[in-house]
This record gives sequence, C-alpha cells and structure tokens, in this order.
Amino acid sequence: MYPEIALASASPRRRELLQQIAVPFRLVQVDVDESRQGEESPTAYVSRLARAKAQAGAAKLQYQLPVLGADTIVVVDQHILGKPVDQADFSRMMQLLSGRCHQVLTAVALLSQHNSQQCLVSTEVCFRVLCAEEITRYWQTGEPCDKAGGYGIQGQGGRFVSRINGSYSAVVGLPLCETDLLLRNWQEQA
Ligand SMILES: Cc1cn([C@H]2C[C@H](O)[C@@H](COP(=O)(O)OP(=O)(O)OP(=O)(O)O)O2)c(=O)[nH]c1=O
Repeated sequence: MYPEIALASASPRRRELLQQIAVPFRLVQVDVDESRQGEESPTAYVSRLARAKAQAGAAKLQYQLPVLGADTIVVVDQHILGKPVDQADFSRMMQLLSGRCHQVLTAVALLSQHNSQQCLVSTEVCFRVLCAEEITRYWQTGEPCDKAGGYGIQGQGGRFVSRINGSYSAVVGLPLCETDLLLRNWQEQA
C-alpha cells in the first residue's frame, strides 16, 4: 500500500508508530544540529528540524528512497521545551507544565530529490497540578531524559495528563493520520 521509505530517526517510538500503520521502511542514522536559530518561532523551528533530518538522511542515502524526518517539541507561553539537559532543567519544565495546558508540536517531512512534503500537527495536552515529591520521583524513573518537555504520555508521565485535545500519536512523536495522508499523497504524485 505505501511506498518503501527510509526513516531518519533514532527514536524507538517513531519506529513503532510507523510499524503500527504497516509502512515498509529502513532506518538511516543522521546527526542534525538541533540548536535554535535566533528568534525563530516554535513552528518554524520544529518544521526546520524535521526537514533537516529528512535532508540529512536523503543525502546519506544518495536519494535512493524517500526519507521521512520528524521533530517534536513542547511549547508553553512561547517557551520551547526540548529534552531536559539535567534534573534541574527537568524540574523547571515540570513546574512550567504543572496545573495547566501546553502545546505539543510535531512536524513531519518527507523528501526525495524531486519532491518534498511536510505537515505540522499541534496538540493540546493538560497536566494536573504536580507536587515536588512526584516530580523528583518521576525523574528517578529515567523516563524523562529523552523526551521533549521531559515527559512521556505513553509511559508513567501519562498519570499527569488530565486531558488531551488532538493527536495522541503526534505527542508520542509521529502523527499517524497525517503521516498516512502524506504518504498516500506522495504515492499519487509519483
Ligand atoms: C511529549 C512527548 C515526547 N516524546 C518524545 C518523542 C520524540 O522521540 C522526543 C522528542 O525528541 P525529537 O528530537 O523530536 O526526537 P528524537 O531525538 O527522540 O528522535 P530523532 O532521532 O527522530 O530526532 O520526545 C514522547 O515519547 N512522549 C511524549 O509524551
């Protein structure tokens, strides 16, 4: 049903999500500088990173396959939260997220030599109020360190989430509905 693609990602979640909708893929390892450029907006930043991952993968594979790249960030009051660098950074993030709603932005880019498509999905996630003790305990599980915003909705972090409005799979790292559409559009144009 889908074209064979390469996934430019080291994220086990993105791998599992693509498998969930039966997309045939191989992996390509890329190393992309994730620093923000000046006053770049959150949407510009996350979209650029998804594109940069796909571009790096396509160059590495010499454009033999379409390459999919994705990026996820958490945004609260225009602050961009990536992965926490240490426990203090993580605690700061949890205090920002406690007792309120934030946006999770996931961008997906699909790229070949002659075609490029991308989409951006924004999901609202609401947290109940968190206390200092559970924030410390959550850090000790090891789960937060490789997740944007310092939490995994699909893991123990799910206990903090009171409500979500939008795409659950986008929060975990790859929006299934929009990725399916991207791939089907791609196939129609090929
Ligand atoms: C908010 C949230 C994020 N995440 C993950 C999704 C992404 O893997 C990660 C955000 O970092 P990213 O830089 O988007 O991705 P990554 O470094 O894990 O993988 P890649 O090689 O594709 O760049 O946070 C969850 O797993 N659950 C959540 O609830």
